[in-house]
Amino acid sequence: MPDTAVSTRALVKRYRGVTAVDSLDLDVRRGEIYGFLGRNGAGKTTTIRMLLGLIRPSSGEVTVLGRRILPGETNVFSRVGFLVETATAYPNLTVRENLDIQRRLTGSPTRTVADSIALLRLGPYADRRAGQLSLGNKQRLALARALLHAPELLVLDEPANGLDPAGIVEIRELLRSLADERGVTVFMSSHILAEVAHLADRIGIVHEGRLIEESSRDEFAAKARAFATDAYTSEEREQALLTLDLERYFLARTDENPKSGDA
Ligand SMILES: Nc1ncnc2c1ncn2[C@@H]1O[C@H](COP(=O)(O)OP(=O)(O)OP(=O)(O)O)[C@@H](O)[C@H]1O
Repeated sequence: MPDTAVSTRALVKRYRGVTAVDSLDLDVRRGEIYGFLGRNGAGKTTTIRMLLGLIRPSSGEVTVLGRRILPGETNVFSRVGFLVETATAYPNLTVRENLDIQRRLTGSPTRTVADSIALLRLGPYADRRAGQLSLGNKQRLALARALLHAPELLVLDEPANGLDPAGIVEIRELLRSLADERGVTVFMSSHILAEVAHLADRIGIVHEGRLIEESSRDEFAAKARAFATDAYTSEEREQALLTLDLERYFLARTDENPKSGDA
């Protein structure tokens, strides 16, 4: 079994006058969580769409779980779960019905519907229509669909979209346990630094379609700390800590099952 889950070589996507992805060489190792970090318009979604065979590269190669992604390749995608911006549920069907359709499409056992409802804590909403869910619960449903057939690889475009801080922590813990306990590889894009910093084992920074830097999280943290020591005033450092303190306080104040001693 190759130890690379996703690789791209000299991958390019051009739209009229715009090079959205430019000579991209990526290697995502099996079992790791890879954070693909970039500003708006950096080329994250375009890359993800090429990884999933949704759009055709202008040039270059994509390999997913050992298979070259060529037009018409569909087999490998039965081993991949994905969440992309356009992922939509059937709005007039309930959460459970949406998941049941996914189960049938993927030939998964009946119990997987109940399992994924429990995993994503969708129990209270299981009989609600998907179109009536909050943004965060829509995102949970999209993740439940992505995970239903126990994929080896999860490709997630901005998974924290629409989630509140508690939801972000929950998804972070879920992805961590999928990687650690089930060996699932996660490739996720984000423009939220904190999300990637908390979760990814390795981080690649994409800018104007190019991978400008790639390191382990610890290497990034060391570089960032050294940089920040030079560049920030003590007031700015205090502001940054305030954000962390506020997050902790908010999570404690809104916890439905507070531990004793919590505010
Ligand atoms: N279908 C398209 N036609 C023309 N240009 C496009 C198309 N899709 C993307 N682009 C352009 O390619 C570049 C990369 O876009 P992309 O959506 O991949 O970025 P992104 O990193 O996912 O950004 P965001 O965080 O805003 O979603 C942008 O300049 C965008 O305007």
